[in-house]
Amino acid sequence: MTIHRGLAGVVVDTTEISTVVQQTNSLTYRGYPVQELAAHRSFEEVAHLLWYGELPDSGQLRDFQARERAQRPLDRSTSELLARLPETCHPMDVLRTAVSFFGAEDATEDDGSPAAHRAKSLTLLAKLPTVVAADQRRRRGLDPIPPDPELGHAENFFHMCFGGVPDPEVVRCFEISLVLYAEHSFNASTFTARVVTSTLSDLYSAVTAAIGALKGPLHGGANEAVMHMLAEIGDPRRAEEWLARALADRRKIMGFGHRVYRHGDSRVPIMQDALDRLVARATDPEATRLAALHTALRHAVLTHKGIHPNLDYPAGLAYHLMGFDPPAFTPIFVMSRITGWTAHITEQLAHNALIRPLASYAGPDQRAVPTVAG
Ligand SMILES: CC(=O)SCCNC(=O)CCNC(=O)[C@H](O)C(C)(C)COP(=O)(O)OP(=O)(O)OC[C@H]1O[C@@H](n2cnc3c(N)ncnc32)[C@H](O)[C@@H]1OP(=O)(O)O
Ligand SMILES: O=C([O-])CC(=O)C(=O)O
Repeated sequence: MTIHRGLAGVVVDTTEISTVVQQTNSLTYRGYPVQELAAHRSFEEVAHLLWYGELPDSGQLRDFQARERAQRPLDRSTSELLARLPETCHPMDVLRTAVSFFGAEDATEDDGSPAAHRAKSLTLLAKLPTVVAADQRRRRGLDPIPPDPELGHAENFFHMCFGGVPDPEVVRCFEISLVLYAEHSFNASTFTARVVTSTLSDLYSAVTAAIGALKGPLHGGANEAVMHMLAEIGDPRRAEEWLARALADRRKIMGFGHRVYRHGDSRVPIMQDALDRLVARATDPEATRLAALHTALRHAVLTHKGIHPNLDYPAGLAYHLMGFDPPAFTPIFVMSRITGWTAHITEQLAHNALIRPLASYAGPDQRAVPTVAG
């Protein structure tokens, strides 16, 4: 029996949603290169593509946007629940709890059809940013700002976080990050969602579990961890020395390495370009210092360990420069990946097979239970 720890290299099913080809460093969503989608399409159009298999025409996009904008507000019971959660819990715990609560509250029939799933998916796409923004404000001691139905998805998120919409170039960089984070085949959180779905459980349970899987620093949690690591290093001149010690201590360098890509993550050049534009327009010298440190560490890791950055590396610093707090970085990833997860939930149900692998037993040989003395 061959053991594949971590399921490395194991092909468990087919998918029509996206493909990651490590040999050519390419990533396509429904056949379209992600580079082209990031350059020319909005996040809402990409969500439609992932869910329906095609980009929307203008009428479909208008309808999609109208439904998304209408569902952004949170009801009173959700706001009250979120206000009661301790501020010591991580924002990913808040998001996980919110999705679980949405599931408990949703009394609409779930007949397992793609139409029912797409309606629930759109509700989550619309409401998750409202939760993330309200939670970031609460931690800063500020009241929530209601969503503005006149604004697009990305603009509205800035409005709810900061009470204003920044320069269009900043909004565009943010939207690019959402497009890049939207989908990545059978990654750990998507696979988690597919495992839960394979038992014929409901969509909210699958998404709640996926959020838990994304939270870990070996997966989505790395974008937040990148900022903590840069803060620990502090100075670009310390990057080499810090790295040598971290590698000697067998630490994982956050934002580097990937299970599938061995020669660099296909999404990094696009996100790095967006990050460079953010750095170029920043007036704060702190931004230049952080960018120099970011570059110094990237060169050091490549030179001394031969490992390339993954998407979390440029995205982490980009979110910092946009003004978001590091604990909100992985929740922003969720706001995007909700599209990929739910596309996979629908696909899993369409050709369902219970996911249940085998294990090679390595415990004690069979033995008799001792009789209880006395
Ligand atoms: C959006 C995303 O989820 S992208 C991933 C985000 N996660 C991170 O950035 C966390 C840091 N990276 C890692 O921990 C890993 O690269 C992973 C988990 C992403 C992928 O790991 P795997 O495919 O399991 O590879 P594995 O961990 O076995 O690494 C292979 C070798 O490269 C080393 N390596 C890989 N990534 C790193 C890293 N970031 N820092 C230091 N060493 C690394 C490993 O130590 C191992 O070396 P060894 O053979 O000498 O022991
Ligand atoms: O594919 C993976 O293993 C992790 C990743 O990059 C993602 O989920 O975007």
